Amino acid sequence: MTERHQIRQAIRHTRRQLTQAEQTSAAHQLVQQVANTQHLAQAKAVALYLANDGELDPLPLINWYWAQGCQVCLPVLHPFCPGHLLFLRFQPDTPMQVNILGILEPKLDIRLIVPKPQLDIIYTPLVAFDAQGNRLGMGGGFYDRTLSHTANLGPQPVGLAHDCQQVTALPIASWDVPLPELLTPTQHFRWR
Ligand SMILES: Nc1nc2c(c(=O)[nH]1)N(C=O)[C@@H](CNc1ccc(C(=O)N[C@@H](CCC(=O)O)C(=O)O)cc1)CN2
Ligand SMILES: Nc1ncnc2c1ncn2[C@@H]1O[C@H](COP(=O)(O)OP(=O)(O)OP(=O)(O)O)[C@@H](O)[C@H]1O
Repeated sequence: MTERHQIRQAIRHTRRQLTQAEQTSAAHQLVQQVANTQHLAQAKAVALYLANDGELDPLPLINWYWAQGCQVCLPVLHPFCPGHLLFLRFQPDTPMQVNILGILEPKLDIRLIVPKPQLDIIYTPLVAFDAQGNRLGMGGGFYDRTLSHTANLGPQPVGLAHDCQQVTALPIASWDVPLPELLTPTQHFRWR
């Protein structure tokens, strides 16, 4: 069993132990963090995600962005490019389906695809992060591929995580894309 696998299992277990009250409070703290951070609050188009497996729940943040008139997108598994994501416009009435990984996503409709360069921010889910901004995800490499072309141009990645997802140091793989910025309910990290 690799170290990455062990960290993934341990942190996934820890975040699933958070109570509903803790999750709700964390989700609302996240909205306050974004509302108080000018470059995040002013975004015109953002990608978020729907919480799975004890993740920090972005739903209150999605509602807040909608109220600001910001376009919100969600990741959709690419139908014929395995390991890749598309970002689709998400609105309250968007038809949804459960994907093969068990996560709710917008039903694929090419009219709703938002090209990555049109996004200001890609809020990025993760399993663990360290003090240098390295991230470990669920293991599909989806966000590593999505973020591999964003250095210096295009959308700004911002990691989202509970405080309990921080580890001292992650083992790094060659394809890992370190995050420039990350929000927890109580902290705002900016590394680069
Ligand atoms: N909320 C959310 N959406 C996301 C991601 C994420 O991390 N969080 N992803 C970030 O990359 C992509 C999906 N990545 C995933 C990779 C692996 C597993 C996984 O192993 N899930 C199950 C098994 C699922 C099944 O076969 O039924 C598991 O819990 O073991 C799930 C999602 C796109 N959407
Ligand atoms: N930019 C890339 N190009 C091609 N393959 C990649 C790329 N990034 C990751 N991979 C492959 O994806 C697989 C999973 O990578 P990894 O375990 O780092 O995913 P993760 O960061 O945990 O997951 P995710 O990014 O989906 O949250 C690895 O086998 C890796 O070879």
